[in-house]
Amino acid sequence: MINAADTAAPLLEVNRLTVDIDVDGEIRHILNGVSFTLKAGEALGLVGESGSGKSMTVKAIDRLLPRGARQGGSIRFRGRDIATFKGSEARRYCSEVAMVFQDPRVAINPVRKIGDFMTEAIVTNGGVSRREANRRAVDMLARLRIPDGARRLEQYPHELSGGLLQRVMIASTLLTEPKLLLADEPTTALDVSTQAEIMLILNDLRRDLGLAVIFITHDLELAGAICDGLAVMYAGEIVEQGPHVYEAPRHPYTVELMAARPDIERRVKRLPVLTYNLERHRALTAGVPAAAGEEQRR
Ligand SMILES: Nc1ncnc2c1ncn2[C@@H]1O[C@H](COP(=O)(O)OP(=O)(O)OP(=O)(O)O)[C@@H](O)[C@H]1O
Repeated sequence: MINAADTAAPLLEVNRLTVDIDVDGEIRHILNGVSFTLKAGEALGLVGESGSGKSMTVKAIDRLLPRGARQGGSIRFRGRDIATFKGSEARRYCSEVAMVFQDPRVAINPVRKIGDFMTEAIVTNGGVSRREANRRAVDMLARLRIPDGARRLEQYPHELSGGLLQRVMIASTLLTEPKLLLADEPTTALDVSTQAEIMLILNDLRRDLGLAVIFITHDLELAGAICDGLAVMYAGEIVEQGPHVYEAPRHPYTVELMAARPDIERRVKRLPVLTYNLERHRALTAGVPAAAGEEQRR
């Protein structure tokens, strides 16, 4: 559990979650008793090797399990079992929990304008006028450090770079004012510098908006740097979790995972990129020019 000393009620409680899937008559145990809690505004990094069950865990939270999957245990949101949500409660839950996917180009309709895509949910389900929806979209784009939002709303996805499009996706997700963001490797498809920038922006937003976030990532450094705690998954179970996992891993699997990180030379090379982005990001936030030399490093 994260911040066990803190007594605020959890926003999300995942308790002994199991998921079994029938594959050609053979039952596969995908999740074997996953438990963790998350409070409003907290960020949890869900890490572990490929196939360990990270995506399946967030799919269960998002009520998007594959057909034929059987779920056990419970997932509680604000103290209530999400399996009991029906009708308007289910719709409310859908708008309070949002997912950001790995590759924005897979999740966006290529023939629709960015503005139509971004505002659809709040116009159709939220009863917001198109004019007001466009205003909110431009505001949200600005929060994601995308200037000239009105022009962006008129563009099509192919006119935007991958990094810009992922920021548009995040902005669009946040328009429904979710309380929990599920980010399944949101920057994997992007280059390292854009990855760091997006993660920093997301991290600032979660503080500003009091958003709880589950980051699925293979990047232990980034997760360790921005999350309140890590949960390490192996073969459908969480083998270790807490606020000090990154600095002081105890489980042999976590120790192995840490040892398998990119070699030290690569990490040291990467540090200036992170520092650079942090400086640039702070400068942008404060509305002053970025540090000298930035252009050379771009
Ligand atoms: N629809 C499905 N039917 C059967 N098995 C599945 C299905 N989807 C996923 N699995 C299996 O469930 C296990 C967990 O998959 P999951 O996608 O959650 O892993 P992951 O930790 O997110 O991996 P990655 O980092 O590669 O995304 C894997 O063994 C995967 O093969």
